[in-house]
Amino acid sequence: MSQLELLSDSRCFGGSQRRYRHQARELGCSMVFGVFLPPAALDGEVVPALYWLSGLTCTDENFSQKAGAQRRAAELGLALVMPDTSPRGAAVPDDPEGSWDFGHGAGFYVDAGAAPWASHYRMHSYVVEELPRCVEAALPLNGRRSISGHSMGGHGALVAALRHPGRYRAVSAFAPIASPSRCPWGQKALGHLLGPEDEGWQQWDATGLLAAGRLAWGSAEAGGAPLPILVDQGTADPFLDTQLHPQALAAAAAAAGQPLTLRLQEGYDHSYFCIASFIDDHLEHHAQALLG
Ligand SMILES: N[C@@H](CCC(=O)N[C@@H](CS)C(=O)NCC(=O)O)C(=O)O
Repeated sequence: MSQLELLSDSRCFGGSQRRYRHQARELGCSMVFGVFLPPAALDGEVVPALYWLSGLTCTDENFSQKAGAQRRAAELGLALVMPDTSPRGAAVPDDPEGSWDFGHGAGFYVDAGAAPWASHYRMHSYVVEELPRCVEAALPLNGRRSISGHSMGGHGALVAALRHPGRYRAVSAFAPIASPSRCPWGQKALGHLLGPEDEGWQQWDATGLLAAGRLAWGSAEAGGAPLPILVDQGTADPFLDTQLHPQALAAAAAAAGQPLTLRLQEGYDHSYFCIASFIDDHLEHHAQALLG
């Protein structure tokens, strides 16, 4: 178990907004992540945690600084865990073209199988297994988890819930890359991380997983039914038609019997202004399952 090094701790809505650094075994580098602990966790209670996965170009700080999630999370008694978006450091290979849509800041939350990426780019196992193990051992968390995210992080959250039945009590996404195998961002990233397109890509594609009959199952303790998925998508998002494909996700969910609510938010774009506008609905969606 790696040690957590506390980098900062700021009082926020009666709770505590922190940054930690630790050595991530899955990624072979040191990683910084954010945690918000609600007041209840500072008063001796153990609380559930919502894991938030950010999008392309983000660090652990975009969500903590721009979404405004802490106020409602404090009231509900939810912790927020906010990892970075890729492995980092001079030893970690980056996009050979030096662009922002792959590599550092854009790890795509998969476990890479192809050289030279495979030894560091294991963000899926990091987010699903190593990070929860570390934070739940060190902080007042009760092991109840849910997952959400934005864009690349929305893809990561959906895939995590679909691939790990029983691990999460709720799942949601903002403007997810809902079918990476059919969009330029995803094709570039999966091509590097997994190799040429084949069956394997569909294991990392939320729409492909649903089409193969994989549902986002809840925990046996919580009744074991498929989790209702909440998706918000702005209609003025410049990436909607080329990169995101939420309708394909909704169609695959309907065909598979996976409950999914796709809310098209008129006039909203791809930014954190959209996330800030609807984050309270997502926090309540998660709290209902985590606290019930
Ligand atoms: N090149 C733009 C486009 C990438 C983009 O829109 N990233 C989204 C996620 S896919 C984001 O969250 N950007 C950071 C922010 O808005 O704080 C950027 O650098 O932000």
